[in-house]
Amino acid sequence: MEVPFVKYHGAGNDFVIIDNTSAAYTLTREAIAFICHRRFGVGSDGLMLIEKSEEAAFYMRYFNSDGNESTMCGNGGRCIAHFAHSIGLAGESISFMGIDGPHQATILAPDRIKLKMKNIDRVDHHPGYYFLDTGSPHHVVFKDDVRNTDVVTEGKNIRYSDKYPAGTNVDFVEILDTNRIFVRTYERGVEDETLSCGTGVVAAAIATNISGNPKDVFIIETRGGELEVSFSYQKNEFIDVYLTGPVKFVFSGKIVL
Ligand SMILES: N[C@H](CCC[C@H](N)C(=O)O)C(=O)O
Repeated sequence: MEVPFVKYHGAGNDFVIIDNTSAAYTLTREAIAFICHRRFGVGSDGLMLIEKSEEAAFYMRYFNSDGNESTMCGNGGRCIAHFAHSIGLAGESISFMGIDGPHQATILAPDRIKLKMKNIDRVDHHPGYYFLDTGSPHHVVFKDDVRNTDVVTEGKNIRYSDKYPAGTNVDFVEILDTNRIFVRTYERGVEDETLSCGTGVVAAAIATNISGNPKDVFIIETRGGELEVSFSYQKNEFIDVYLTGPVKFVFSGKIVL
């Protein structure tokens, strides 16, 4: 079976996207892991299926590169919105459903997308870290020198700790200025550091706000590029949470399964 796909990245977090609105393809976990494999397949951090939705232009189904379906992907949401617009599934404002509810995306420029994320009504502050769910679970640690942090070793230990039976993503955050941070992320389901993580930088920005930097717009430097997170805080809830940044269509192709 030949399956057409497009390859995108959003600030270096890369994805294979397949238009499955016709429900023509049923992909096994093994097939998805093969497609995402950096040597044997196309290679990506994750894979998304565009599926029919009764409630919005489409449904975004997200899989990590281990082949397992997972929770919301912020950078993936920005890329899938760009692709959906390019194939005429939506206009300049794109509404879609994700596993964590409805999302709206806006095309700010041909390669720049702004995505509305879920509201966040709970942030757990523990000694030495924060835990919050921004569409995916995130354990957020502040450090003085993130560039020289062993993200994979430290991230893996936290991700597989008994604290998180379902696992978690782990974000290492260095405050550069009152509204500028540097973030590196170990991603669950990729089981490695990714060059950026959308739900991760949202978690990092909110934790930075709570930890004494009461800004509501943050510029986040990542190894894959610069992202922006903005939000408001009302009645004990972070609302109007937006993730903005670059998207890039890299190539299209067909993979033989
Ligand atoms: N690995 C994450 C999902 C993708 C998150 C990340 N790629 C993003 O941009 O939000 C998890 O399984 O919780």
